[in-house]
Amino acid sequence: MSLLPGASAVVDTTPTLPFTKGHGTGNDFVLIADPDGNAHLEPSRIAMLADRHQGIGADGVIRAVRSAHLPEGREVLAAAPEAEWFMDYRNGDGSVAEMCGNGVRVFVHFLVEKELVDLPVGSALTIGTRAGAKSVTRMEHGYAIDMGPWSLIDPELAEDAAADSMVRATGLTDARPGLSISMGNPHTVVPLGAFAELEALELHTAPEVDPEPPHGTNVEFVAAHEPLVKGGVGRVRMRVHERGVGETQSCGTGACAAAAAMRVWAGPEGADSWLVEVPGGVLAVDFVLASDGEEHVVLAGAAELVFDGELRG
Ligand SMILES: N[C@@H](CCC[C@H](N)C(=O)O)C(=O)O
Repeated sequence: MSLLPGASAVVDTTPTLPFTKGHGTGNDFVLIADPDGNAHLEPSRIAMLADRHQGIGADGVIRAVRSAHLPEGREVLAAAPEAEWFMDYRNGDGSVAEMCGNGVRVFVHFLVEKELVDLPVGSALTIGTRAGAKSVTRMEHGYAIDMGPWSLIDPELAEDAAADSMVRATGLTDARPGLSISMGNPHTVVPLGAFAELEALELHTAPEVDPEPPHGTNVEFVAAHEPLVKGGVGRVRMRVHERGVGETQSCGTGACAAAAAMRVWAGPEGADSWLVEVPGGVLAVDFVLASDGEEHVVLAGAAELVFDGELRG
């Protein structure tokens, strides 16, 4: 580089933040390694990172931090001392969410690829999340997470477990019944009669849920492929409007909630294994009897890292 006479070289001292961009079935994340918990990620900074025009662009931001370095992580360590790493997940608007099913797979893949953990195919890693410790198994193609049990958010309101709220969304001519389910984070699942109804939905604005769960909710609209058979694999198509984000191409906890709701509505004939088709791909959801005697939800799907970068400023 040639300099004008008298000009001196300017040293660029702008601080940079290394990041990785990744996604799970199109639900995309900015991942930041912060092993010792030194990064300052205020909500406004998170929102800037997630901004698709002025930042990197993502549905959420995930900080990989050792559990010992944040209070929620230390709580997890008390029950699961092996959970060295904590997934500190934030929605794109900067809000904190308890859990992110797609995020967990991408987070563990990030730990593997950055050599922060050693996880051969077929083995499992326990990580910390705000919804407790989760065991994640590395598969040949992707990861399977033991998400633990699901629950109705308001069993009294759900009465016969069919519905607990009415949901309005642009593109639907009338309000539809919804069932609210917790996967650690809140979801309201709304069954539709046909794929055409699913396609007609406009999810630029948040659906109105009445009554809404106390901490807001993610809303999943679902349409089933075919009659459900016990012992067979149920197939359902889903679109989602995420709390703190907007419409996303996929939601892992949403897929689990959708399968749980479909199973409730199907009664004893409901399948134990589900394929949930989302705009960004397909997720597998299984209901298994775990060693603690409870039914657990297992979520499996792909995890991809797309590129590394450095953010200036
Ligand atoms: N996309 C995630 C869920 C992320 C959190 C959600 N928006 C919330 O606020 O609860 C997933 O894959 O589960």
